[in-house]
Amino acid sequence: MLRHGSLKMKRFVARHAASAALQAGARYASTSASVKILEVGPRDGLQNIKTSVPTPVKVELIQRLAEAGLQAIEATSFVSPKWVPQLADGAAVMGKILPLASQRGLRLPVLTPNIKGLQNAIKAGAKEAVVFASATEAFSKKNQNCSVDDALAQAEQVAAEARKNDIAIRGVISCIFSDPYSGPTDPEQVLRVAQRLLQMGCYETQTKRLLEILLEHIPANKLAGHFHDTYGQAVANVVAAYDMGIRSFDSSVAGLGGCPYAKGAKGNLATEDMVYTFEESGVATGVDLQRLAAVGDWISRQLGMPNSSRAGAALVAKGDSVPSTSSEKSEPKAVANTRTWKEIENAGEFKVERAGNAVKITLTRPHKGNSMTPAMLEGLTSLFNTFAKDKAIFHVVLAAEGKYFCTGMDLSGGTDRTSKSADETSYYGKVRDLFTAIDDAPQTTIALIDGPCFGGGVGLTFACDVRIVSKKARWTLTEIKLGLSPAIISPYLAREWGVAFFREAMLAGREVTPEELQRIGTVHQLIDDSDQLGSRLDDYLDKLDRCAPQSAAACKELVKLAWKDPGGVKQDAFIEKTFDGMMQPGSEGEFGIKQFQQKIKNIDWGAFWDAGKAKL
Ligand SMILES: CC(C)(COP(=O)([O-])OP(=O)([O-])OC[C@H]1O[C@@H](n2cnc3c(N)ncnc32)[C@H](O)[C@@H]1OP(=O)([O-])[O-])[C@@H](O)C(=O)NCCC(=O)NCCSC(=O)C[C@@](C)(O)CC(=O)[O-]
Repeated sequence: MLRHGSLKMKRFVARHAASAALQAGARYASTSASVKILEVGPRDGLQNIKTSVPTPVKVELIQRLAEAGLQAIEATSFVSPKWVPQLADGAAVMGKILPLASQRGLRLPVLTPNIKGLQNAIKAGAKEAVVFASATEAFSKKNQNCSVDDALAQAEQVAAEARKNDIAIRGVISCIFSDPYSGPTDPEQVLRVAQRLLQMGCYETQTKRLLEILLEHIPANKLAGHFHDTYGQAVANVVAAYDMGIRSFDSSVAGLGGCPYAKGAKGNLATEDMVYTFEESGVATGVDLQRLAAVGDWISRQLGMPNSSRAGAALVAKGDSVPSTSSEKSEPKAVANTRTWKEIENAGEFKVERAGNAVKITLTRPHKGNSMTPAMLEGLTSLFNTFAKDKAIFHVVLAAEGKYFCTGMDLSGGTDRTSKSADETSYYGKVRDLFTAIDDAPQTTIALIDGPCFGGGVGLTFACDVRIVSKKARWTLTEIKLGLSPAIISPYLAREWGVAFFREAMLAGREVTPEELQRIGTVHQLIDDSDQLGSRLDDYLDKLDRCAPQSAAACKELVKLAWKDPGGVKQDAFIEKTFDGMMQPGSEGEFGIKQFQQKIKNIDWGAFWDAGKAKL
């Protein structure tokens, strides 16, 4: 299909060179390009990502896209943060990016669904705005909570205000082919809405399909193509639209955003794929494809998501992409700390950060060796219990600041450690509950250890599933030297170290090295350089992102029962229940097997769960 399209386009360019040249002289076309590309990743793409992306990453994305040659980039949206919290920093993004825009003559359209949005956009320095309406009543009601006519009236108000302020306006029509609620769309409706938007002064309207009908009434230079890749037809649609005279297309770097919710669906057409198709067919885009591929790779890593551009991923894999910033040039293998961790809570004795589907808890009581106070125990237990209910959290990392990872139970004078009762109010109850909460976590838990651990601190790292450690890590069960026993933590250590190793280390109260534990397979990565811990963690999390979270929870329970109840009734029952559940409609298993059959590797489990498709 693609090859056919490409050949067809080559012929088209030869026959219609005059039309392409005319297009190049249109309002915003780059001088070197025969087609106009509107990059929608920073707005449409990031809007559809659950986790909010830090402002500096958004700004850097726009900068990198501009460096790759994109002249028109949909920068953000000015919508109520209640609707679209991901883009609540629209003004901040514009503030940072405007100087670059004026230097390079960039177009930065922003979405402004109402007058307030437009006013905020103008205040933020926007020179181009986007309004939208649905071609169908049902979608209009659902999406904008009003009829099509009301939506058009609102768009008209925005357009009039925009004209007064010399702001260019672009009109977007949704559901032009079909509506998820009411079925196929009447083409006359699409035409009516398109004409209304153009009458309002929109310099361009965005459509997909129905071009024949539209072109009978609307000149091609007033239309743009925005195609989704749900059925892998987006590039073919671009080719067909190009053949019909359309010269303006929307796309999103790395295929960000669009419609990730339908099973197996791709989102927006990836800019890299479209640029590849055009350039291979001799149609100039003005975009440096190699540089663009590097941007797609970079943003995918930033977001911890797979790169949905086939051409982009192929160029990166072949090593044909070029670094997209001068700083990256000096470190071509710069994969270190690719995730952006954003602080979401700071409780004083610990803080919590989040990056995609992972959270990281860091103990922040280094002046006291991160020893566990009652407040810290309670706070951590509550966190793990809250995370256990959150299906959007797949991995939990436990890290620590300072010289010691954790020196165990708080031995200071201020803590009452006597166990008058076994409930959660006693110190015993608090320690026990934390270890139970970590052990019961459905997420994959990872201890990131860069210093010595003592007593209960040893237990903390071995209640987790995985350990990534530096050469500074050490474990000492000091209890015996203090006249104590590692009572609460003993089940975890016996399980993870093996009984004989645990017994000797505990009875001797001796220091255990990472090399010893790596030999017995309970330290999973040992890293020479502490500075590399962060990047090794990120790499590991990237791999875990390819693992289904519900499946991970079941795997953990299977291991636990194989330890606690080998050959027993509970183990048998859970094995049967797990096998049965993983084959049911709506399960991760059903989805994963279908993806396999469609030759789709590297399943994006984040998108699967975001979609709320699975009801396990
Ligand atoms: C870690 C070294 C070697 C550092 O040796 P250092 O010379 O004290 O090091 P430092 O100068 O870096 O100082 C660290 C600060 O942290 C404090 N600190 C350090 N650890 C604790 C603690 N646990 N509780 C309260 N405070 C602690 C320590 O007292 C000092 O405070 P400062 O003197 O500056 O005011 C030394 O302080 C030490 O030996 N600490 C005790 C470690 C230990 O034995 N932990 C086991 C606790 S028992 C336990 O966890 C029981 C449990 C939970 O396993 C029971 C069960 O499972 O049922």
